Amino acid sequence: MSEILYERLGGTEGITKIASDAVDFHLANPRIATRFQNAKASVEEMKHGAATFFIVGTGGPSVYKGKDMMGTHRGMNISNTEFVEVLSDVLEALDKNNIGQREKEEVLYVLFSMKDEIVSV
Ligand code: HEM
Repeated sequence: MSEILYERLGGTEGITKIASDAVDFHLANPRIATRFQNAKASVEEMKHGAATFFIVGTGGPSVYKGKDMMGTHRGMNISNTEFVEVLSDVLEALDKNNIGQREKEEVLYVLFSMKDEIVSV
């Protein structure tokens, strides 16, 4: 099996599906839904931003054209609780797409490592 996480998540097609599901879970999650309902970007734009960011972050082609994480989330006053909710939704999206345990752990580790660029920035 490939060592590259991007490939183990199903490449661009698989990751696009996972990112789309994760955004859908955010929109259905009462603890964070309003954040995404009130966003400047449309749902489609957020799904595209999430997918392309995920593709680059897991070792795929450099397709992400958005802002860096601190620039994106600065001034939003995001709490620790909201951060955990986003990670939980991603985990649910990984489960929905039948991603294995090892890959889930790797994704969560990468996301968790970005906490200081997102919470209270
Ligand atoms: C590790 C965790 C997170 C990652 C990797 C992440 C990643 C991203 C990315 C890639 C974008 C799109 C930026 C662009 O296309 O320019 C984005 C936008 C956004 N994120 Fe996050 N995010 C995380 C956590 C959170 C949390 C905890 C919240 C709040 C509950 C949040 C709220 C938002 C909102 C509201 C937008 C849309 C901004 C707008 O267009 O108005 N994010 N995020």
